[in-house]
Amino acid sequence: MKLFDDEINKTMNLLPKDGTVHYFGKIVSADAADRYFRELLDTIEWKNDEAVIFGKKIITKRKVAWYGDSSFSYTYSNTTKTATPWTKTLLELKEIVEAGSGESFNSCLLNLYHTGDEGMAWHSDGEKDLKKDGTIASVSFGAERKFSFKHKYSQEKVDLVLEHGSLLLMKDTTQTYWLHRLPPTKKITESRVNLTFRVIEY
Ligand SMILES: O=C(O)CCC(=O)C(=O)O
Ligand SMILES: [Fe+2]
Repeated sequence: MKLFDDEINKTMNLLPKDGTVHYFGKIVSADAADRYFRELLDTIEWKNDEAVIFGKKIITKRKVAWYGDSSFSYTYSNTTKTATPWTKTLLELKEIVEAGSGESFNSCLLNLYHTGDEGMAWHSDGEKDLKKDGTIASVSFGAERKFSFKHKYSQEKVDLVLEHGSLLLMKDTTQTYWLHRLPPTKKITESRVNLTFRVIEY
């Protein structure tokens, strides 16, 4: 799409090296963002996440859901999950994100953070089922939260704020060289939903 091609050129790379991150800011109107946020809270099959950390099974406070093209399974945090077929709302968002990024996605991981107490620790999304150096498109609704990148070797840091109804793209070698996290914060009491559209190879 021409409009978005111009847009991506105007959006500079936030990383100084070894990867590409574009932050588009708000990509839908405030009304649409409010509607999507409500629809996602109401219609997604939210479940507490199970992860295996140092061989121990833990249950996170944060809720997750995993949607995709067909009911393929995907390994994430050492547990295997099965994707639920797309909902109407998710398909609408997938179309918007595909137009914005010029890429297509076959799955989406959703996270629900009830308050600022919930976050996500430093990690990169390089699990074996993910397409290597595939773009990840991250859409946020609800509370604005800080999001940080840290280079795996030089420790350089880049911070930004993910706004209600915004789009962030993580491209090419970003997952190989950079970690990212959603830091917990006492300052935020409102909930936030994040969607990461991904390409799974199966
Ligand atoms: O909530 C976010 O903004 C990030 C989520 C994330 O990094 C992930 O799901 O891998
Ligand atoms: Fe991630």
